[in-house]
Amino acid sequence: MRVPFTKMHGLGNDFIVLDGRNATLPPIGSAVVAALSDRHTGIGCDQLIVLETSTRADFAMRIFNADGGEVEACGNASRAVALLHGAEAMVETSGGIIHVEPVGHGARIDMGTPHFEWDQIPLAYAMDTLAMPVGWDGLDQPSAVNVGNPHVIFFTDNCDAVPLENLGPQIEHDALFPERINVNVATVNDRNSIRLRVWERGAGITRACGTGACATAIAAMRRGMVEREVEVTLPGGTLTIEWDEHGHIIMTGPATESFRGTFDWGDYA
Ligand SMILES: N[C@H](CCC[C@H](N)C(=O)O)C(=O)O
Repeated sequence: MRVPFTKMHGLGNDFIVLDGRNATLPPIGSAVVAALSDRHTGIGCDQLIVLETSTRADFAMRIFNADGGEVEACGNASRAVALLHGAEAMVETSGGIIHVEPVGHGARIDMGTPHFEWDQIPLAYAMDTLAMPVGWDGLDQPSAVNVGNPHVIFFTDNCDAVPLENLGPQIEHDALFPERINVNVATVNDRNSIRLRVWERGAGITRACGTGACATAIAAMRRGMVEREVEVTLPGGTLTIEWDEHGHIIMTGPATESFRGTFDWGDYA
């Protein structure tokens, strides 16, 4: 079965997008996610994105990490899907309904409101999530925020010096995080700008993480470190994050269509 796809990225965080709104796709099993995301034998991507019809919004977006796990939110893919859809829309995800709006060579996404309670992250037990009483190898007192998906955020003087390839998986799989966690290491440059690197749950280090930028900006705002609109610069580029007067997170940034093609679904079903 030949299936069309669109290869896209948001600041280098890349996706394969399958559009199941007008065509019936076979079930999305971990085998097809692994095959497509493999950069040596497949097309390669950090996440597989599947668009489907919805009875609650204009359409639905399903998000699969490269490890095959289906997750609740993907900021960079939300902008890519907004660009692909080509018009303002409400989009249903398993983390909630978001508002997407194509803007210039990218999009503006209303990611909804963040959550901070320990059991909303979720954590395995109760604790303050603004400055958590935990640490790993010199990184301590992180914040935790759920922006549809779970994030832990460490603030450090030089995020580029953190051995994220070692610490990331340790923290992602720590028993404190029953649904695992996206790991953010951030340096606040000034009240208007943050530098950020991310080890993503189920995908590893990516060039950018939209929900990570949202979670990190909100954590820095809660700590009084930055203004309520801030630029977050990741290895792949910069996003603007605002925590607006309604308590919603507004993310604005670029999105890119790389190429289109078809692949043989074959025996992955
Ligand atoms: N790894 C994330 C999903 C993708 C998020 C990221 N690519 C973004 O742009 O927000 C998770 O497991 O929650």
